[in-house]
Amino acid sequence: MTRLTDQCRTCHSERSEKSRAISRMKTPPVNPTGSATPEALGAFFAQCAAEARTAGRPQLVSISVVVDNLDPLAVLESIFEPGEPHFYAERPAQGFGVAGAEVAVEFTAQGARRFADAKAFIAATLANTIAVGPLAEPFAGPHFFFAAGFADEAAPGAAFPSLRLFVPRWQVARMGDSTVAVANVLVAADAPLEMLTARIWRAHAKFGAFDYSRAKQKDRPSAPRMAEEIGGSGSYQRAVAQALTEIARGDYQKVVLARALRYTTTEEFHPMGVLNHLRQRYPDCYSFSIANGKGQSFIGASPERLVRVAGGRMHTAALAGSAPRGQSASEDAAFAQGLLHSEKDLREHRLVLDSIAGRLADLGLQLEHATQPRLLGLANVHHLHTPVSASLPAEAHILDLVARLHPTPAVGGAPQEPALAAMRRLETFPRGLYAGPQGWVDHRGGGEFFVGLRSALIDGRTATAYAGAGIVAGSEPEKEFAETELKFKALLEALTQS
Ligand SMILES: C=C(O[C@@H]1C=C(C(=O)O)C=C[C@H]1O)C(=O)O
Repeated sequence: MTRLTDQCRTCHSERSEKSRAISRMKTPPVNPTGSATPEALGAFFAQCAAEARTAGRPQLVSISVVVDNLDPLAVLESIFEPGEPHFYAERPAQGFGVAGAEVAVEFTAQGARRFADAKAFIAATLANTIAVGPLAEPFAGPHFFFAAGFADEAAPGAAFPSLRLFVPRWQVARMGDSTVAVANVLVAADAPLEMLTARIWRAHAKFGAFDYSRAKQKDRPSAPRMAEEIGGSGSYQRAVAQALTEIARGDYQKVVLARALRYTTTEEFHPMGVLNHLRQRYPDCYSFSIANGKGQSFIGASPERLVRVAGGRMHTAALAGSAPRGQSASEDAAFAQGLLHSEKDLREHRLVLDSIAGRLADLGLQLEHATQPRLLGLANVHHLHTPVSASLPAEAHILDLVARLHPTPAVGGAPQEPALAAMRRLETFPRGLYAGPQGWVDHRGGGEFFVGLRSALIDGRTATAYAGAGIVAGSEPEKEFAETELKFKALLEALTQS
């Protein structure tokens, strides 16, 4: 192996303008796991430590390998440690799943510039990253996993800060037929090289031939359980009625109001069993678990993409307007038809679509979308859905889009300022990660964020579940309450063996 620093210089000078714009990682053309000896890996780490000395700061070393088919959720279940942060997301209908745990690098931010601060942190980290392996494969290279609150300040005592991101020590992801395992490690000038080499070598062997039999499977808790409405029973209908008065007065057009229910059981909730249930029942949704490493996990199955950036394109969507699923085919079709022609739901949906277009207007993108929403049919509910996509300029970064789009009126309201003020006044609990942007950023400035809906915060024997509905002129408090009940029912079925 030639000297890493020489290789870095070579590969930097050979890079095309385009790749220079999107990635500033050091990508030496070596794969220490490809030649598959601990000695080669040890020599590689020694060169990384030398690079840390030259750069005057530790280097994030990211080693990716293509492995045999692995199930990211099963891997997470096998390695699950309540004391370690993790991020898991899977969308079976789109063919991907990713799980990562333990912290190589992390960052927290709050305030109006939280996404801009995260972008700057990622750029600084990538400038001091050495990545090896098949970086063109999906989910290869370092990924930055986010947990972001709805609000840009977290409430005192919240389980998560307003924004937290981390690069996991290990990550396994499946996309279609390809599975990639990534090990990330921070290497300082004085890193204990032998220990590092042994650890990564063991991980390499483990992910190459994974043994699922050591998983400590946990059953989902059963009844008895208690459900407590935060804010007291009847508080939601009163809040909706008040919002309708304010809408009639012309204070704002739409506000999304949510409820929180706290379930208590005699046995502990365990995210893994819940997630297996969610991913099977909601293959079109993002099933997810985000653990804070202090025993609390935010889990759910969200139907809503905030934004995805890949291959020079961005994909977002308007999702608003809901109806129940029917018991029979004809009842179901009647609900679907009613939704597609509901003036109130179409208006509610249009507000979201117009707002997405307005927030992206000054970027000069050519947005592509259908003129009429289509139906998104989930196991428990129908939604109106309009996918939106556009080509992006090469320097576009997903976090710029996240900062502009969040919160869309699908989870906030319109116009934004008076609607968010009403939401804060009328809701009876801090939202935490509920309805916040959750997802990841890759080393090219791409990635994917979904909205943390149909979710619950699991904490020992309690789970606080969240569900909301959009309120516009013509909404009826009892119907909106019924819509949130449908959303809660889906979660409760996943959380417990009910
Ligand atoms: C607010 C939620 O969902 C949002 C509200 C919808 C509606 O009011 O029709 C539909 C989809 C979501 O954008 C939630 O699930 O908690």
